[in-house]
Amino acid sequence: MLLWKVASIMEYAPHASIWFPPAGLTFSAILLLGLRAIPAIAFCCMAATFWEDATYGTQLPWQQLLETGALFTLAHISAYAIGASLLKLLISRRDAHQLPSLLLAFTIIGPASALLAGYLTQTALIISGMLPDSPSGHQLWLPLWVGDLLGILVLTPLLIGVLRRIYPRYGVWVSELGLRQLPGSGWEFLLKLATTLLLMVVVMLLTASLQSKEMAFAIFFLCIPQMWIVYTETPLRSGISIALMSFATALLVKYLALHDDALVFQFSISVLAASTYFGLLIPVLASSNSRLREMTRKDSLTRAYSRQHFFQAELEIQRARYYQQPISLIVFDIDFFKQINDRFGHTVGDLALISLAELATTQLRQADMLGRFGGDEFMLLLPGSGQIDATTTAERLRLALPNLRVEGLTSQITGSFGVTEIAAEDTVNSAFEKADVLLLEAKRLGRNLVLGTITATE
Ligand SMILES: Nc1nc2c(ncn2[C@@H]2O[C@H](COP(=O)(O)OP(=O)(O)OP(=O)(O)O)[C@@H](O)[C@H]2O)c(=O)[nH]1
Repeated sequence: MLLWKVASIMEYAPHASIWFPPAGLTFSAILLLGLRAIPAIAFCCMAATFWEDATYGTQLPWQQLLETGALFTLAHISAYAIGASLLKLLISRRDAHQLPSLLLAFTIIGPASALLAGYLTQTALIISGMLPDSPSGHQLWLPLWVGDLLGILVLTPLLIGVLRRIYPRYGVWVSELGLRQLPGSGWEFLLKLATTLLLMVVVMLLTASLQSKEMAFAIFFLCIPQMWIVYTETPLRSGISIALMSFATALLVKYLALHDDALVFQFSISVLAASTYFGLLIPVLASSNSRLREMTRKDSLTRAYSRQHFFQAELEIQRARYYQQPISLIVFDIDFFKQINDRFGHTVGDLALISLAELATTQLRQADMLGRFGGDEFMLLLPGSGQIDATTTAERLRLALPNLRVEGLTSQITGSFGVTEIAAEDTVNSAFEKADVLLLEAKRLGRNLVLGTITATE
């Protein structure tokens, strides 16, 4: 009810507020809580109608007020129920990677719902006799729309956050929209906020004192301090800043009598709100891109490098050649791994692969690279190791394998290894083929074997 009161103080056309926060509340409440939010909103709409009657002193009979209230309630709720339900449907069909398109959907559906609400409210007021059925009455949709638009664009994200705290059971999908949290000093934020508000007050005072319509457009410069806040503060603080700006604009329009320029201020704050949300998305997209990069770089089960990434290690070979250092490749896999899967199940098989990768990692130096070719086959690239060193590393690994402890596995693991020193004319691919031939040969010779140019056996 407080939001309705705030809105009614800021009217600049009959029944139309400069800024209509209840629109944001209705939209976010239906978006988050669904139809169960409607009784409380309907109560507020009815109460607001009686309030308006008292404000305008129209003293309509209570039956007519009830009818007006019912029509207004229907107009307000149906427009936002359609918009919020449509947006919720889109959200349920997409995931967090599509945040930009969801945000775009919000910036289209929100204003479209506000437009519908403005038009339906105007119709309701005309039908009930609160507005004249004349050209002036039929033009009210514009101020009604812009006031609602500002309420929706500015307040919906912030109110969803507030409602989520009050009703944590609802709107679990909102966490999908989780934006980054930056630690920041409160004083710094207050300084940025004060600078932004000061700039706004200066522009609006100049607009009023110079009586200059053009001056009002300087309000768009607010995007500079607002983007400063967006890129350096938390999303919550950016939301608070845009809400305060919106509130301050509405107050200043009213008290500096800037009603003729209200549309410029309303549109500029709406544009700022939309830019704020897109600005907040940038770090989310950057972190999601780096997550995706990491997913293609590493094998999700064993955290070894993926085959694609491993085969791009030509640079390592070139570097070794440049410094005239040896570089070697070991290709290895578990013996009779299929039987482990068949006897103990795939979960135990997975655990064996994870433990093998962990064991191999403990044998690595910083420059070494472990990759998973696929299945139970792994590769180790050892810059700085020649054939003898690499064979020794493989042998150490082979001897450590039977001691590997894997939960649920009661038999010992053994492995076979092919080792090759990478020659000057080799690529990772051709070296892999050589080591793989040696690995197959080790299998053929009975497994649990390291085979290289220099053969080492138990
Ligand atoms: N648990 C598990 N099994 C996998 C995975 N990827 C492949 N496999 C299984 O690994 C087995 C690989 O078997 P092979 O390499 O053909 O043969 P092997 O039983 O190891 O026999 P040798 O290599 O000749 O000693 C197959 O049964 C695959 O289904 C995985 O990610 N997890």
